[in-house]
Amino acid sequence: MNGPWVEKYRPQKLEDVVGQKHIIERLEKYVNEESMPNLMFTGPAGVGKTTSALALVKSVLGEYWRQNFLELNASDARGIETVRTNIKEFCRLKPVGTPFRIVFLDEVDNMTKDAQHALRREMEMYTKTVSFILSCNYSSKIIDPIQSRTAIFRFTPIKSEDIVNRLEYIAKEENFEYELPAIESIVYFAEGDMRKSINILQASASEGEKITEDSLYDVISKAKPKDITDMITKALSGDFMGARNLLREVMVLQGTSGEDMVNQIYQEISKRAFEDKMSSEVYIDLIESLAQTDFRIREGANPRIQLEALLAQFL
Ligand SMILES: Nc1ncnc2c1ncn2[C@@H]1O[C@H](COP(=O)(O)OP(=O)(O)OP(=O)(O)O)[C@@H](O)[C@H]1O
Repeated sequence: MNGPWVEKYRPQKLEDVVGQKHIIERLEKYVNEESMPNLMFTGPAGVGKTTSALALVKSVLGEYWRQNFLELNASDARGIETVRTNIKEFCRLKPVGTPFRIVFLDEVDNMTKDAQHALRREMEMYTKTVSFILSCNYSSKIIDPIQSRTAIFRFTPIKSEDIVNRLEYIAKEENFEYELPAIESIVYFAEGDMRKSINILQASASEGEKITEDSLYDVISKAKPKDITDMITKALSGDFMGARNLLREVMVLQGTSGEDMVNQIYQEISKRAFEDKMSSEVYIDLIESLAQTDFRIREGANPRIQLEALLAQFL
């Protein structure tokens, strides 16, 4: 299966990044102008922040990108020492064959405040010769002086149809047949995260010749959305035993965890409320009960007992 598909299918050029259209257009301007300010990419996991940064670096720095590029990712130390040593040493050197060098720092929101202040000093000291691209999930965790020195790009979850198209493309490239409902279920679980979608696709493909709903559920241990829908419908219509049996089946036979059940129940009732199939009074009651169940399960209570008690409150 030759390595992880997430790497094999990581777009190399800005124009190939899926979604994030407005961001890509703005980044392409930097390539045309051959200059760029310090940038900050924020947004959820797996939506193209690192991918866009790498594609941008290659386009802006051209053939000399390797000599002029430093990438530090989550596995590297995140303290002030990293800034004082690795980053400082890199910044001191003159650009080779390009007007400036680029530092890409992933998960900046996990850096200590001290390290962020040290980073800010480096950014100020080398404004002419080094540009920084900082990536994080939450920009609110970044100190103000850094935020005000960067152009901020807010990446969004990838649209379902864009993920479906990408997964279909990958399945075809890899010569795997697939059932469309299986692809749609992957998209449902991945919630806009392209990395997660591709990883689930690859794991399901390892189960056989064809990517089916069964091969998918074998690898992800999640409940089929239809089972959750049926369970909630039964509970709301007063069929407690029917709902409870379905709950047991899903948790015992498919091995779905309590936390996953809570998330999937949340998705289902939110969907009903959003589609006006549930009054806001009922929704508020259910959400309160679900929040308590969620908390108790996280605190270590028995998930099956908690979820049965939750279903009893749906009646
Ligand atoms: N917009 C996208 N278009 C095409 N592929 C994508 C996109 N976003 C993510 N991917 C796929 O997911 C993989 C991981 O994406 P990437 O490293 O860019 O995520 P990220 O947004 O930087 O996430 P994190 O916050 O976890 O670092 C890529 O190698 C690629 O295969």
